[in-house]
Amino acid sequence: MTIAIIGTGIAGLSAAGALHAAGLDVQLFDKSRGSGGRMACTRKDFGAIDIGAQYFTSRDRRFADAVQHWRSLGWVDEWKPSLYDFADGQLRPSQDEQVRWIGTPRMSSITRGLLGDLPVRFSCRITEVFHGKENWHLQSAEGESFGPFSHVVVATPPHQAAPLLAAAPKLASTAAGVTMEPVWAVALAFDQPLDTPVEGCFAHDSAIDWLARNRDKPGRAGKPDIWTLNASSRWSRQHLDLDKEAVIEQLHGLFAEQIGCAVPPPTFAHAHRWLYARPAASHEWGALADPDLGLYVCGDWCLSGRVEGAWLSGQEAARKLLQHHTR
Ligand SMILES: Cc1cc2nc3c(=O)[nH]c(=O)nc-3n(C[C@H](O)[C@H](O)[C@H](O)COP(=O)(O)OP(=O)(O)OC[C@H]3O[C@@H](n4cnc5c(N)ncnc54)[C@H](O)[C@@H]3O)c2cc1C
Ligand SMILES: NC(=O)C1=CC=CN([C@@H]2O[C@H](COP(=O)(O)OP(=O)(O)OC[C@H]3O[C@@H](n4cnc5c(N)ncnc54)[C@H](O)[C@@H]3O)[C@@H](O)[C@H]2O)C1
Repeated sequence: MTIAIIGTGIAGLSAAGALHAAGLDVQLFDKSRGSGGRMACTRKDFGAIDIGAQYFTSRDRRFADAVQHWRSLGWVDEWKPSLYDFADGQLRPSQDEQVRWIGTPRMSSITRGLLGDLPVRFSCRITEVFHGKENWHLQSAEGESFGPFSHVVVATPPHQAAPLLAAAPKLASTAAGVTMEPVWAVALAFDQPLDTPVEGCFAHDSAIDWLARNRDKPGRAGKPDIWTLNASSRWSRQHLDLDKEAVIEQLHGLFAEQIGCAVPPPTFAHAHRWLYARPAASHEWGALADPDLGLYVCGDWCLSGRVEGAWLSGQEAARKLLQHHTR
């Protein structure tokens, strides 16, 4: 019997890969047109821009092993930016020894690689997950029904997970109780490269808490000179309903103050509002489960709001399912 997995972000695909490797059939669903979730890119004529996760670190041995495997497949590469820190109105070099990874040639290369040939339905928003006499069935916003499934893995952000967990009220209320912080992400493109050595910059007590130069990341050389800016969650919350043009204008102005060189008007700009960018706090759930029902939940919010946390959570959901399945 097939296992339904809702969400093709890194958590859902981590679970899917582990279950598939154990010989089980999976069927994935995602409301978006492609995989990646918060590791997604926006595609433009001049190339793809990482509009979600900017890079990731690996601190857990299991994840580090997976990243090395992805590297051998050409899906990721190490990124060694010239790092700066912006604090008290001052821009200062801030190099460190931390190893940072990115997908090549774009962040979504990783989820695309993990998806491989696994069966998936995109542009399919699941609105209902219900248990019939013996099996699970799904209903989509587009009016389609899917099933039967032996198990369901929900791998979405918590507020999208909660309504899908009606069959397990305890899991639903745990998910509903998680606070997620928003982030406005903006990409700015300049025909002439900006005259600065900065390739990545953390900021503290500022409206922009991270900025990075796209063309210095492996696999992304070329014109124009594209920069990605992440507004702090505080600023993003305060400006949640600002229109995109106003967000671009404000963050462009702040970027010009922060980067310490002349910044002309951008030749292209893009803004994306991530309503559920990161959990306000870390948790130690690994993955949530009602094994007797056959319902499992994973995502970064079950551990830490990072790519590594999401991948580990997917592994944990698969482990719990396999443990119960083979009992
Ligand atoms: C702007 C930004 C910058 C970030 N920077 C970093 C960083 O530098 N380093 C780092 O480690 N992490 C970073 N993160 C966090 C990282 O991206 C996430 O922790 C991770 O990608 C979450 O993966 P996930 O699989 O848990 O969830 P998601 O990636 O959100 O995947 C969930 C999927 O479920 C789908 N979905 C939701 N509801 C439904 C439904 N009803 N039916 C069908 N499909 C549904 C969505 O379309 C999505 O594809 C950043 C995030 C953002 C937004
Ligand atoms: N913007 C968003 O929505 C985000 C959601 C979730 C995570 N986000 C950012 O991701 C990175 C990942 O954290 P990490 O894997 O722990 O990476 P890190 O490089 O170790 O950074 C952690 C944190 O430490 C500070 N810092 C690290 N290195 C330096 C340095 N050389 N100089 C100054 N400060 C440094 C900095 O505050 C980093 O944020 C992380 O950035 C999350 O914020 C974004």
